[in-house]
Amino acid sequence: MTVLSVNVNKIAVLRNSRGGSEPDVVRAARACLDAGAHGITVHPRPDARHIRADDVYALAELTRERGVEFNLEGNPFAPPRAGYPGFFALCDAVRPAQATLVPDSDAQLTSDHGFDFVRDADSLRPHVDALKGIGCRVSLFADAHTQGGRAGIAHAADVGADRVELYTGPWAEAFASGASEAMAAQFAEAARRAQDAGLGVNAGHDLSQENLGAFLRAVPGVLEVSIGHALIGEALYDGLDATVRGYLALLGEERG
Ligand SMILES: CC(=O)[C@@H](O)[C@H](O)COP(=O)(O)O
Ligand SMILES: NCC(=O)COP(=O)(O)O
Repeated sequence: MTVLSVNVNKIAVLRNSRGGSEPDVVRAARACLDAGAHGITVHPRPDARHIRADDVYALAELTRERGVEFNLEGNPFAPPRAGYPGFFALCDAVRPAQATLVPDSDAQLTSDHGFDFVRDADSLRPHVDALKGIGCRVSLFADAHTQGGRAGIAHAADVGADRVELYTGPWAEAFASGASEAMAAQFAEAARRAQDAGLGVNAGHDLSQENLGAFLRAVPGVLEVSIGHALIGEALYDGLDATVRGYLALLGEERG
């Protein structure tokens, strides 16, 4: 079964645009869980452009109360700064079920590539070990759309990761252009290589109700999808409850 982890970054974008506390990130996350979402994801960025450390603590409490997965995403190499204690410190404080490491910088509008597991192995390993040492499952953001990404993906296992998260931005673009067949084969190959190396496979970035079904048909065995940008956008029209239920239906899970 593929589980749905809803990324609520975009609720915080809206809140921060005016200061104050509305819309309420925890209330939105609760609504997603009430609709049947299996977990909550956030990607607190060092520049605090959306999710802040206090959101992480509050969402950790909610997910603990509800007994669902909390997935915390971030760059383990980004140094702490005012308002951002660092990725490991956040994980140590809240002990998320899953820590997803993403190699991005402040200058990036959003995450747009995975690790190079061969080049980054020695620097990644101590971070993976430390996160596993505090009980987190560790997933590493990975490219499937490049030859190098597919060729190197099995090395995520050598680094000690439990899973990889396939960066699906290129899939979404290919799907929108109406020419996704070759891309589907590339993602299926990347997933197969990862699974053969003993890694679980997650997927995320720009997945939507439009492109998710085709992705899951093309790529067997995806354990988790984390979805935020499109889902929160769709919820503006249909509401969070109906939108989350729409995703669950695509995952083959009908809820009343
Ligand atoms: C790793 C990943 O693909 C998501 O976390 C994505 O980066 C969302 O982050 P933003 O909401 O900051 O774009
Ligand atoms: N890991 C991907 C994620 O959490 C959400 O990405 P997006 O749906 O906001 O692009």
